Amino acid sequence: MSQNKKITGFVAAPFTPMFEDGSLNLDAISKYADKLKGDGLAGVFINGTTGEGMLMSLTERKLVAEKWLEHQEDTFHVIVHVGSTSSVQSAELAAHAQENGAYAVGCMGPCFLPPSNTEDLVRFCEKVAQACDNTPFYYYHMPATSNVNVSMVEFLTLAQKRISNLAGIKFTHNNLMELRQCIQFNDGEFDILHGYDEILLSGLAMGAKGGVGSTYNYIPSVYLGLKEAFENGDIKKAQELQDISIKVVEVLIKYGGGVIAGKAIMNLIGIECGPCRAQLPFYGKSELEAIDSDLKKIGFYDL
Ligand SMILES: CC(=O)N[C@H](C=O)[C@@H](O)[C@H](O)[C@H](O)CO
Ligand SMILES: CC(=O)C(=O)O
Repeated sequence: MSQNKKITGFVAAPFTPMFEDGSLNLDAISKYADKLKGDGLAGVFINGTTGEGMLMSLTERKLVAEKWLEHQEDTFHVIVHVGSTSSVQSAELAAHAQENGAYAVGCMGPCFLPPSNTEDLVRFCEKVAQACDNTPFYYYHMPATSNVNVSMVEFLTLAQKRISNLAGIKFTHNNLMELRQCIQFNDGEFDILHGYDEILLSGLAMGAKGGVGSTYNYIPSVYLGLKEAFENGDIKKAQELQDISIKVVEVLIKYGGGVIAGKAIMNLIGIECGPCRAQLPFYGKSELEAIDSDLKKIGFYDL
């Protein structure tokens, strides 16, 4: 058994900048990358849920990946999410990510005709992971969005024998017993990244060392402070910082969730991200003003 390389710290799941007409604004990525590096983040998980990866064409996903990969550094990893409904498409994206030097590939289970058992899910992932066999592969577990509801302990048990580049799981679920089981699996062989930002403290208590999330895009200092307080044994301070994150997530929930409201927040803080893809609501001036006002009430701009 070998230990996989592990990510410590926080990886943001970036929004994909778009113009008003819905086309990609690739040039906005450079400033965005500089901001996240300056924030002390460990990297980015691109083209995921937050990045609207599954709402883009394969060509667009490759262009976004190439742009972010121009900004990759030893201390700033780019993980390319390649999940889709087709193992063929995902394999094509995985091969492209590897060719372009991605630190790792992430892949959600297929949300259309989702696999209902571990074997079927592993078969899907195997096809994708084989296309990037020299690159670490993370399974992206988010049953609330993917509708792929398979035990992650069973997944690791089967996948460890079949996916030689399996590095770990991005674990976006509130089953903390299962999170702990995955962290402890084979004496900690795999890198298990925490998902839901609003319960990060419980993930750290269960042994997670790193996390991937959407709110790291705009309140990174809250989480860096939370982790530091946790590591210093100052649980009260860590809880207070978690409460701030919860207040921000309450605003997200009120305005349509982490992708839609989050993209609006990026625009409010001066990182040009534009609107979401066509089927998601378009936020105009009045909605932005309402979000801005709610954020001011919770002291967001002083964080
Ligand atoms: C759907 C989604 O984007 N999930 C993210 C991570 O996996 C989280 O970062 C959430 O956006 C965040 O915890 C707010 O609920
Ligand atoms: C948060 C996350 O990891 C995603 O948007 O895919």
